[in-house]
Amino acid sequence: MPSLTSMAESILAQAKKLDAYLEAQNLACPSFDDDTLDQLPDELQDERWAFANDVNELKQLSRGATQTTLDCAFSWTDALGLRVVYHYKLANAVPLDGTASYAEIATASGLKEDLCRRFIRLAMGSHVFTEDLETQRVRHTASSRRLVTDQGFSDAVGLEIDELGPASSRLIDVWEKHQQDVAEPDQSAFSMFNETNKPIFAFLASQPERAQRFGGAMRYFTKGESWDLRHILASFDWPSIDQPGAQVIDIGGGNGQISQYLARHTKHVHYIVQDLAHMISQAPSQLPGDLKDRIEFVEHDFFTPQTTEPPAAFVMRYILHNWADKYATRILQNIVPAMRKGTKFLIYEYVLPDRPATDLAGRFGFQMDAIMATIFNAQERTAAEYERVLKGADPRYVVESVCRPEGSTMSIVQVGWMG
Ligand SMILES: C[S@@+](CC[C@H](N)C(=O)[O-])C[C@H]1O[C@@H](n2cnc3c(N)ncnc32)[C@H](O)[C@@H]1O
Repeated sequence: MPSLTSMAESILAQAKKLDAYLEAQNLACPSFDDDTLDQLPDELQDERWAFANDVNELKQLSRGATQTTLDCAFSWTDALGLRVVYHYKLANAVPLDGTASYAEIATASGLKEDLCRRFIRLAMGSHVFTEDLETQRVRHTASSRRLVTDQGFSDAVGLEIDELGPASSRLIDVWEKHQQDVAEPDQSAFSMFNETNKPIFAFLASQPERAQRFGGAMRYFTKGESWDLRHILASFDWPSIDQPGAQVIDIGGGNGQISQYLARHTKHVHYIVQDLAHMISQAPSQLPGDLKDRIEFVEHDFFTPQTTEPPAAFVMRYILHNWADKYATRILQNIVPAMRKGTKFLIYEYVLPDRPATDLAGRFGFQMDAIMATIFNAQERTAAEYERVLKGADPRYVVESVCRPEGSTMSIVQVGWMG
């Protein structure tokens, strides 16, 4: 480990570079009121995250092992402060550019004044709101203001703090109940917490507001460069299959987002989007007119065998990580009847690194894995785990490559067939 001084010097050099950009652009120094680092151009955002990682590492070293571990143990209290703010919409009770007293916030939100004061002050420890020293009136910070002005951000915070975090409190109970061997989506921690025997999406179907928040949060989390669909173009040689008569089957393709994007970037391929009846009945009406002759929606349950002719390629995005190995194996086995030598099978997923991560970005995969465990009894997988589950489903599956294009969060596992 380098010395504290050399770590601090490296952080200083990074800080100078970021400051220089802000100064050149006449942007204010970052503060809890004004998050100017968000305005850095893409090429400087990587520097910013490297800076944040190094600062975080130095913070943990300076806190020491005991206090850093206790910080983690106490983090539920920070989450609770934010949850109270989110749940009672306390951010909406403070004017965007003014102040409010705790009594005014109580009247507007319906949460008793002393609870407002205690839990807003708890949240202030994470710079969610600030308090004027003299008047003790509450003022927004960049964070609390964004809860009001950015619905996607609010949905993302709400999903984690008011839905998934609380549901995760039952994960160990689920493991203990099923001897740590449970694959059923309707026996998840989410289902146990919500006292339902339905899997998450069936349960949310009867709770439109929560379902809408889930959708809003997913859109928020998958915004930005690293999620751009152009990465799917970079990770496979699409021109090699773009021939007249070629078909691509998009398994569990939902509203056909991937197929629509691919149709716009290929000339000849015909896309078949397979999904369950409720999706297939509404998706075609949302299809742009000029794609109607390129994309077809067909009802197909991926737990039943494919009955189609072998296509040029199968595509499957965000499906396998929703299922434990037992079910992922069945999904993969049901594709076998339509696999032939030369058929490509492209699995588009987050691929977990095969090593632990302490950097802030690298931890994302393990956080996703915890979410998959909580809501589906499922998991994220490493490249080796994708290979294992594919080979377990049928030894004729061959993993040809696992590619994460530069700048992409997601990877493509390219699978062939040894027929
Ligand atoms: C996370 S979404 C992914 C949608 C799409 N692949 C995409 O990337 O935009 C999962 C999809 O799987 C579909 N699905 C769930 N169970 C299915 C089944 N048994 N057969 C076919 N599709 C299913 C859902 O309706 C949903 O559209």
